[in-house]
Amino acid sequence: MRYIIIGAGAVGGTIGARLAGAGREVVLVARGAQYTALREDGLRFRTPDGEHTHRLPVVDGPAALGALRTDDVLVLTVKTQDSEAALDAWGPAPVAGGGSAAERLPVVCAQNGVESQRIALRRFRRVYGVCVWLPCTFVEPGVVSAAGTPLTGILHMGRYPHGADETARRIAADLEKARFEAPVVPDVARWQYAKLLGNLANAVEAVSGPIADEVARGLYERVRAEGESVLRAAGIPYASQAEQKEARGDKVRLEPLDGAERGGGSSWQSLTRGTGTIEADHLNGEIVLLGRLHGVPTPLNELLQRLANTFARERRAAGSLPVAELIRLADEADKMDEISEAGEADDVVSAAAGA
Ligand SMILES: CC(C)(CO)C(=O)C(=O)O
Repeated sequence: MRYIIIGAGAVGGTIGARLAGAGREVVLVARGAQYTALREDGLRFRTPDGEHTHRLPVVDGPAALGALRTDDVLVLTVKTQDSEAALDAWGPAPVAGGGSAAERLPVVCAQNGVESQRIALRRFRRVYGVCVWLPCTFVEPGVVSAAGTPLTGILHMGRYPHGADETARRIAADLEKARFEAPVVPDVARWQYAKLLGNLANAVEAVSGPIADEVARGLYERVRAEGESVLRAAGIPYASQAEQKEARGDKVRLEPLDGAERGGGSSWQSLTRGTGTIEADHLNGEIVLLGRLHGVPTPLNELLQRLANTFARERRAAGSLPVAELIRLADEADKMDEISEAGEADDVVSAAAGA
């Protein structure tokens, strides 16, 4: 199989480098400064064992490859807000022997949340999900670091939303050779919703910095509890924290990497790079959407969604709202929602998001 990694950033670069290191055929897809750096200097991949440079084919879209091969696997690792454009570009690409990528090739969404899988299911016949637990960082164009050792990360995978087939098993076998643990699960959506609850912390990190103490952790627990009530009301199953903990064990140990320490998760990194967009609409925003559909108030997730978006749009520094101030705003939004259904919580959230 040839792996076409659509979005060679932190996650895509790490998966691509590890698969290439295990002798698998890999094509990287990138844009802008990342495309130029990867083509000129290769992918510089930093790990606790040192830096390795992988010189791999790099393209900016399907036209550069001509007809795709029948053994191609599209691995989608862009941020969720970029999934639609990426799949619109790759879905119609012709495959040798006839038909399009959307009809004939598997697409593997190795991303946070569940929205990319839905976007993919509208276009592709065969969609797979990966629950990505992979501590990695986009350091600068052409340079990606992954701190996990001896395993790089844990990638539960399966047909989305459920099903374990031969393609999933073959991809997982390649990932296992590439220093990941990649269990094929019959219910990958259940794992991805569990991960979504964890990723509700991404906006807290983006706005007020990595969660470093009990006070910040307490706020995250409230945000998570809101998310759990919504999933329960929507009848959506998710793996428990105990199950997740057991699956991870201490298999992925984190060791600091010189000069490339991981400040925060992916949303924190998006703000730090000043990309102007953030994944919050598909993480906290997924909870807000489901809350509205199922009649569950979600003032805390709405506050975080809107604050994170404001920070991204206005290119505010990651972590610049003190956590005490974020908690004050959360308390206010929470209280307003309890005492009024007439939009006072909305006013608090709007005022706070503009703060
Ligand atoms: C769990 C973690 C932190 C890394 O895989 C993540 O999902 C993110 O940074 O978005």
